[in-house]
Amino acid sequence: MIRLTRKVFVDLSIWMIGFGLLIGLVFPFFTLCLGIPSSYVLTPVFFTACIAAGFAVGAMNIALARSVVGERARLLAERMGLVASRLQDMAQGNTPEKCTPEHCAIEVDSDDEIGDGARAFNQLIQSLALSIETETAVRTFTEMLVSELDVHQLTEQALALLLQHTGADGGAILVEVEGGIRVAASHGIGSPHTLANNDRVRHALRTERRHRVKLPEDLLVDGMLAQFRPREVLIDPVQHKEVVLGAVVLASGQGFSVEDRNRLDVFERGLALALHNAILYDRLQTLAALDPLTGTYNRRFGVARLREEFQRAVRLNLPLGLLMFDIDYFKRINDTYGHLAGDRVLARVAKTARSVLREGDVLIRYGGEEFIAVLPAASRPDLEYVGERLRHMVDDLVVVDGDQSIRVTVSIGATAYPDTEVEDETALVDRADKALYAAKTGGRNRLVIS
Ligand SMILES: Nc1nc2c(ncn2[C@@H]2O[C@H](COP(=O)(O)OP(=O)(O)OP(=O)(O)O)[C@@H](O)[C@H]2O)c(=O)[nH]1
Repeated sequence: MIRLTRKVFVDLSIWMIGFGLLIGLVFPFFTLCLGIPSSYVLTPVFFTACIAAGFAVGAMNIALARSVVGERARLLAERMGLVASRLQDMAQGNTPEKCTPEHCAIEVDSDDEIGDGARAFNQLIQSLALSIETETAVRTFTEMLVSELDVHQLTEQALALLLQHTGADGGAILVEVEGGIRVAASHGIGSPHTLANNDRVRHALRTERRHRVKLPEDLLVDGMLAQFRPREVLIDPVQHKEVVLGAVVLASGQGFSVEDRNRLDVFERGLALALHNAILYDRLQTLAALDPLTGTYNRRFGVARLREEFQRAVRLNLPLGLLMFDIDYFKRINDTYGHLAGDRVLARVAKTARSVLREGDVLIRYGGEEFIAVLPAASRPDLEYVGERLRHMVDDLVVVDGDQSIRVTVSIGATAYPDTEVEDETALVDRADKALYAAKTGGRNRLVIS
């Protein structure tokens, strides 16, 4: 370590006072050269006076140096102390108070060594402010990433933070889904959906490398008053363990600084892992909710969805239709064609039912060969139409298994809230079950609405 400060003012005092005493000592001889008689000069009184004057000048110099240099050194020390205490705060995990150049810097008004020292200190403050800002941003970003498992929420929040900390004016996060790419979050980009088919985005994804575009012609950013062409766009593939999960697109009217790009690199590493986890979680959730053979909701998740829909219908005072259907004589199908053929029939019947239902309807495998379709906003006439259509379509269905052609029919029991006054969804299912029983006992391949 360099020894910079050891006894600075003590050394200075020794040198200044010593030099003053020396001058005081040689001054009488100097006056001899000027022609002053030695009887005046070479006397103890004159010597004493000169040495005293030399001492006084040395002492005054040291006092002046202390007040001029010492004062500035004290100011520097004070500012350093302030920075140190804020760093300590940070180390203890407290939110650091601002130590921006306005708060902690020193005014530089000279070009000497003190000025150089102050300038260097200010640069230090600037670097420190930048690294504190980055550290805070990374911390906020990481906290958000670890607490969010929903792909939509995650990408929305990640994009907001990316925009905030990279100075971008607009951007989007794209995610790969089943071989395609879709916009999961976007902000401030004109027509974000076009990004999914944008050649540059595809290029970045294919080459798995950052793509920088200056003044792109095919991208506009929403400004305060009008859309404008950004000066620079960054397209970064988001990768986890060499698998591309999607891309981050950021557009800036000013262009991105080196710090912005470095910060983006740090953020994207965290984002890749979090996105990977969220996608896995999403798949697990889907797997846990779906029946593997038919792709419909399994009973557990299906009933929960039915409960939600029932509560919504009550709250919004809307009808809710329920179709419960069951394959007729399914045991015979298994016995005649085998269990695998039976499975195939089940899957085809479920597929047929899905084709009859609208988006937003919920199809549940309720038991072995028994299904429930929940139809939000459907009343009795709708149930009659959909139920009959389903019955006819299954009746027309031919399932080919090797050289066998298998045909089946379904019996359907239906009911609708609020025509059927029930307290809860369980009572609604009960009513549909009774109607299904009536359809079975009434000869099968029929619809009974209760
Ligand atoms: N292949 C196959 N069969 C199943 C599955 N789940 C249940 N089953 C069969 O479905 C059949 C249901 O038979 P039953 O409840 O007697 O009713 P059914 O023969 O359809 O007669 P009805 O309902 O009265 O018309 C049973 O033989 C079950 O083994 C499945 O996942 N795959």
